[in-house]
Amino acid sequence: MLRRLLGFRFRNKTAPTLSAAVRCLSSGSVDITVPLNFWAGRRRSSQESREKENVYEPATGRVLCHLEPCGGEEVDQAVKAAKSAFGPWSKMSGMERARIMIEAAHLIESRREEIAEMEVVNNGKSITEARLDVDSARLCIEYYAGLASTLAGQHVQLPGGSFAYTRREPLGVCVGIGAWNYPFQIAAWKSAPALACGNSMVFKPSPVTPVTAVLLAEIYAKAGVPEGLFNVVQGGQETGSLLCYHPDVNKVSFTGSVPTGQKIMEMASKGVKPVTLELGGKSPLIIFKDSDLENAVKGALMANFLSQGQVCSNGTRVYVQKDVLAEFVEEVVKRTQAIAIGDPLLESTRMGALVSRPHLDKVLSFVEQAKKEGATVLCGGERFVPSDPKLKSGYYMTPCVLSDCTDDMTCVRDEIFGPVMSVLSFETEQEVLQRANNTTMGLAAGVFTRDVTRAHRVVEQLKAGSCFINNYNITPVEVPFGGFKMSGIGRENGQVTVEFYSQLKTVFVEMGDVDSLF
Ligand SMILES: NC(=O)c1ccc[n+]([C@@H]2O[C@H](COP(=O)([O-])OP(=O)(O)OC[C@H]3O[C@@H](n4cnc5c(N)ncnc54)[C@H](O)[C@@H]3O)[C@@H](O)[C@H]2O)c1
Ligand SMILES: C[N+](C)(C)CCCC=O
Repeated sequence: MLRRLLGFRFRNKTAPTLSAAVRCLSSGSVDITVPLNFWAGRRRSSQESREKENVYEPATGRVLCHLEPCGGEEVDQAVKAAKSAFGPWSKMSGMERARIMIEAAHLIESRREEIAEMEVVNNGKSITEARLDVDSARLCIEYYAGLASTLAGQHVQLPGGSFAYTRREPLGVCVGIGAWNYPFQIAAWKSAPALACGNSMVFKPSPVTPVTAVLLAEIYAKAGVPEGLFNVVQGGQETGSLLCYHPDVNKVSFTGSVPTGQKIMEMASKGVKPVTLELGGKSPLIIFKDSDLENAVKGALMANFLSQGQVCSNGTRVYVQKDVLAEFVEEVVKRTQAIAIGDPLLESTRMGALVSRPHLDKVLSFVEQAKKEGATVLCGGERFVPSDPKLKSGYYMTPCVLSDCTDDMTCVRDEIFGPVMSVLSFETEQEVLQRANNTTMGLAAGVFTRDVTRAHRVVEQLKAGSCFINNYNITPVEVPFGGFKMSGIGRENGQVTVEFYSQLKTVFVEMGDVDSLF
């Protein structure tokens, strides 16, 4: 029972009780052997013999499981399952859908530790953060369950007693395509509004982190959704492309890099399908000399080092007003060096492993390039090998603070997507606003100041979709999240997201005779 529930086996082959399993689940102790696809209500093994891809455990560098990318036949089966589930689900009332979604939220809460641990094993982030990600996923489902019964149109009285009304209707089969940095959260952030609006979904996780989205599929099924309402197909760009082109797919919601987002938009355009694009960022964090420096330093850490720095909205360009630069740098380096790096399953860890060896090497190469271009490494930026032998092949690095940075440096222009903070100085508000906005990206931005009028004046002029005043990377599901410019299209979370998962039908009702011109 436990093994089925948890979806994996233990290397010592015994399946202890749940509590013991939770206790004995440690890095390097898990092999995942269950199928990772899920459609028409249950896990599915791949029917097409395709080359299996290794999926790694970032904490140890060992193979965690194997992934078989889904081909056309399997994608078609999953879309067909979603299409058949759409019928009954879309005919339910919002309250009926809400009841089932609330049950799913309860099940997530009851399996919080298990889901969080599997997220850690597959993504490498600390258990402390993984629990918060699972909470955000649950809250998102609760939030949209609450909105499900509020989806309504409007009545418009017209001359002569005639009138019109609008109906807010679902889109049909929605596709979700996820990135590897928040696997379970992204699956929830996409499926919750989709299902609340009466749609069904086929979700494709990143092939780097295929494990936890299937747990969400199991939970939705157990909560009582119609068979096939939420499906998971595994694979990479080929599987993703098959989903985008599929004639029975009505919408694509994508989270990932800008180049891939552009391809998604192009593919969806063939079927004139609406897209949501949650893309990359290179966000500014502005610290004025009148800010509470203690909070500004903590804000800079929150803006750069969550999830090993692998966060789209990170404020990685930290602009500090000249008068407080030395004090800020001294304190931020001290706190960065104190971040506990190591086994992500340990309660004391605050920085786990980056998601893959190639990604670790890419981030380290950004630090080398920064040095070549004249930046100073104040701390970190090196490969880290924990003392525990089972972690020696894991993908760890020390969090890095760069100073003496200039706006033209690669580390300041390009998204690094790792624990690398670039510190820059500025003198005036006008200067820093021009520099902060001087990017093709526009996902997020932050400002620290005690001057409330300056805070709102600056935020008004920042070209970014998610802005923070005197904090950073706080994203309650009650408010929208998404980007300006090349950082994306549409929003996730908040009431507005209903617009991206539904469509309005206008009905005109003639109460008199046709007044024909002919
Ligand atoms: N804005 C946000 O909310 C947000 C959140 C997380 C990550 N991101 C961004 O994602 C990037 C890192 O994630 P990643 O490396 O997984 O991004 P990626 O673009 O490489 O992959 C994202 C997803 O797209 C799929 N994919 C790749 N090529 C495809 C194609 N041609 N057709 C269909 N699907 C395709 C991948 O399999 C994966 O599931 C960073 O740029 C980061 O900023 C943005
Ligand atoms: C929840 N965060 C921290 C805003 C991350 C959202 C997804 C971007 O990587």
